[in-house]
Amino acid sequence: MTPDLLEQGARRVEARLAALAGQTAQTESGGRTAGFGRLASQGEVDVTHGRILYLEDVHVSFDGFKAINGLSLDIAPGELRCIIGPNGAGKTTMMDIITGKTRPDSGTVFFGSTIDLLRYKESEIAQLGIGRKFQKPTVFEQLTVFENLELALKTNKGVKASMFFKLDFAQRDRLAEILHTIHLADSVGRQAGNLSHGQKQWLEIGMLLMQDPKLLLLDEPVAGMTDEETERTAELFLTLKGKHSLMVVEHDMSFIRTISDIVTVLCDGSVLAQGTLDQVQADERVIEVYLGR
Ligand SMILES: Nc1ncnc2c1ncn2[C@@H]1O[C@H](COP(=O)(O)OP(=O)(O)OP(=O)(O)O)[C@@H](O)[C@H]1O
Repeated sequence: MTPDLLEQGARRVEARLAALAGQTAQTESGGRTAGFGRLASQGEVDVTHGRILYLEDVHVSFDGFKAINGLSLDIAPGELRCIIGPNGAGKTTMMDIITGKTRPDSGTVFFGSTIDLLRYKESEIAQLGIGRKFQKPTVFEQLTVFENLELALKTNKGVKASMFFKLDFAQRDRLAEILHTIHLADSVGRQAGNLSHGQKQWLEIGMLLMQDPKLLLLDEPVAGMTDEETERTAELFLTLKGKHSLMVVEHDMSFIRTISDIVTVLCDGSVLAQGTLDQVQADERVIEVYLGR
């Protein structure tokens, strides 16, 4: 994604926030804003319509139970969107649909305006530039921090190519930059198994970043972290915002307060409310089903 498109995405989020200011939170999503008049080049995700992710009227049933029920939402390039909602609201299922793990029964799921994600397999979606981080860290415990990050670059290659794989200068620079971003520059030679829970989470995020994802989906990234680790994770996410688009599912409200622009509340498989955190926290329906009285 190019800086000008990211800038346009940021402007779109700002415009939305401005439009939301003073309003009651809306369930509006799937907006049909005009294009920005810039054509995407080949291999680039086409975000000329101001959306990197677009879901419209998605439905999924499991044995007759409607886990996702008319879900529509969209995310702007460079946006950091927080998703909250009660247990069973459909947050994980939504991420499963975006990443190709679950096929919806009906609906539209687009990456940019031209890539119909429902036509792709899970592995192909990862290659298209959608990275996913599950709740539990999955790093290679026997390898060092450096080796884990290096390995992340090899995963796209065949066995022979990865045996002879050597980082080039640009990749070394990138690795160094990511080490710094994920607060592990001082731990580069440490075995991943000896890192704290929070550091393992950062390392896994670093491994995803090595593949330069355009969209990152993060499921409860600060669960189990200390307060200090949570604070540093918030800093990390604020650094990533603008360079990548992020969708963060979390229950930790103070973390959400630190990082969020727009918050989407899911309930019963669709969007219950959307707006700034203050707006959704003041929404009677959200209080009823999620925040409690
Ligand atoms: N493979 C499946 N088969 C049957 N039911 C499923 C399946 N996957 C999810 N569900 C059901 O769909 C609903 C939505 O589940 P999902 O895990 O997406 O919710 P969630 O919002 O992520 O909840 P949590 O906050 O607890 O993680 C739940 O009622 C769940 O039991």
